[in-house]
Amino acid sequence: MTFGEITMIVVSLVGAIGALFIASKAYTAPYAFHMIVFALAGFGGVIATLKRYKSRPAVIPQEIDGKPNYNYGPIKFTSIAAVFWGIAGFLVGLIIALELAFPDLSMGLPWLNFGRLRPLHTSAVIFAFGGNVLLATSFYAVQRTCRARLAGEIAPWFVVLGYNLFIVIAGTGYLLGITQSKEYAEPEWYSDLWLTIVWVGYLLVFLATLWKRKEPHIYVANWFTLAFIITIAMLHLGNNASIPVSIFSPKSYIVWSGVQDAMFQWWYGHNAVGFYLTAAFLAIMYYFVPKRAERPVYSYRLSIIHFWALIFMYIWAGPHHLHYTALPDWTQTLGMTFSIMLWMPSWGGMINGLMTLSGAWDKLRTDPVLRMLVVSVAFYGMSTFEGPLMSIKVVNSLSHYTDWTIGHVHSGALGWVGFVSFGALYCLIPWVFNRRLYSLKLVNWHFWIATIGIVLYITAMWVSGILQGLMWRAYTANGFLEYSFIETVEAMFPFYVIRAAGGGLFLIGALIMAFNFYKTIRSPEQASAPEAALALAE
Ligand code: HEM
Ligand code: HEM
Ligand SMILES: [Cu+2]
Repeated sequence: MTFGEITMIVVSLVGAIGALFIASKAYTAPYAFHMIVFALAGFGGVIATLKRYKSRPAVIPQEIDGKPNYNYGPIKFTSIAAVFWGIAGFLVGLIIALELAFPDLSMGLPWLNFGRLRPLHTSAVIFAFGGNVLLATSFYAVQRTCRARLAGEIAPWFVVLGYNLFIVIAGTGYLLGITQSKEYAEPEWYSDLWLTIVWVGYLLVFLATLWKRKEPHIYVANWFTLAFIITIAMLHLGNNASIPVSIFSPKSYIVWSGVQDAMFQWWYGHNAVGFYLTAAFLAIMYYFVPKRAERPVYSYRLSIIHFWALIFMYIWAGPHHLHYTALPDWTQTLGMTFSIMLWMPSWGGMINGLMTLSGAWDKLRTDPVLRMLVVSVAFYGMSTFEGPLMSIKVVNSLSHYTDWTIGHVHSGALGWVGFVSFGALYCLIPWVFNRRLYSLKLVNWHFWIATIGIVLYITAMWVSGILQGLMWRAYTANGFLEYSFIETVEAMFPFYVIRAAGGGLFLIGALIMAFNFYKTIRSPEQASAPEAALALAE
């Protein structure tokens, strides 16, 4: 047995027994349930490791015929998990969109309550869908650009399965009412601890693979991924610094208080956007756009400037979430200033992505996957223009608390994160399963249906957001508020229906994609080499 296998078995066993002990003394039933899930996962880990030990070859070669023996198993798992969680997350998004238009939809059931389903949606799309896409693409790109097999045999599986266990614990927790009420950091202390362990594993696997590299240069996509892993670790520890009431209780209290807590929260929240939804997905752009277009990155020098400028500036911009609050005025102005400056590196990156197509623009006509990737970069440019605009204090005084923010979020989330992920998956799944993509026609359908969905979503939110903001601040000649709150809610109704229709189209697109992948993976036809899958698809 290898060191990794022995460690995995011992740690899983000890963890499982510990979790059972806590479950037996847990203060609440949902917490006991979670501990039982942990225990089952631990026993499952022991069994899976033993099974693998019995069936694996004595030594797993690092190279075959002088070529790296790439490890695609964890990538296959996470790319399928991404499709699954994506559909689940979009579906919950659609349900809460409908609940905002038709509030009776929750039927008085606590677990269908908007307040519980909303964090389920945000976590499912960001952490479950986005996270699995990032694990899959980063593990693929790091191996290919380093020309080395992923470091460790058990470790990468621990990372991908452990991460998905975290998702299950977090998601079921929301439905059962467990939350520490910090947006995008809702899971309680014990899930946070588990994620910390998994995340350190991710960092170690990534670093060790870089260490093993045969290629002298570290390609820029890996820089973005590394910045993402390290910064998320830092944010996670800072914003989850909480003290549990007891080891037998899911409840904890955060160590920060008052406005410091708010600042920590939005330092976290903003940089989750900056490093999770941006830097990490930029790593996808820098690997998959050149690959798909078969062109080198437009300017490698610009990509390095893009990297340093982006990571230096993002980290200061959090206060734009706290305009006109108890946060000191100078801090708000600082956050606003850095947000405006952020426009430049963001557009530098967008230009670099788009211009990579110079000389290959004709491919946009024939390859809908490339079109999806390029449109995602255009949406990236759009939302990073809108963001700096909204960070200006006077603009924010209108936009804050309104649907304009929701529109901004989803132009980034659906247009940029969604499309760049779909584009990457359309490349990646045929490559790692060694199959030809079943149908490019269906990709085209996915592209157009989802694009119309996004346009409906964000235009509805722009109109309703600005209407909402203007109605809230409208005064009569006598200085009274012109509209009661309920009148502003009523005015939103048509826009909420349009938004739900847009979300429905986006979901249909994703279902088409899932069908396409199902047919791709099930087809007996093999592409002769991973690269051939790309050539054939064109
Ligand atoms: C079918 C697609 C989707 C639909 C119908 C949808 C719908 C919604 C709805 C109704 C809300 C709550 C808005 C409110 O409280 O007023 C929301 C919030 C949110 N969604 Fe989505 N969503 C979808 C896809 C996505 C995707 C793909 C992502 C990210 C990758 C995402 C990220 C978020 C975030 C971050 C929020 C919280 C925004 C905030 O607090 O300002 N959504 N979504
Ligand atoms: C230069 C880049 C960007 C800047 C300066 C920026 C700025 C802003 C501002 C000012 C807000 C509104 C805060 C408020 O009034 O509450 C906001 C909200 C938000 N933005 Fe951006 N944005 C940028 C890019 C993006 C991108 C690319 C995404 C998604 C991929 C994104 C996701 C979000 C989310 C999820 C929120 C809502 C947070 C919440 O209240 O829950 N942003 N952003
Ligand atoms: Cu922000």
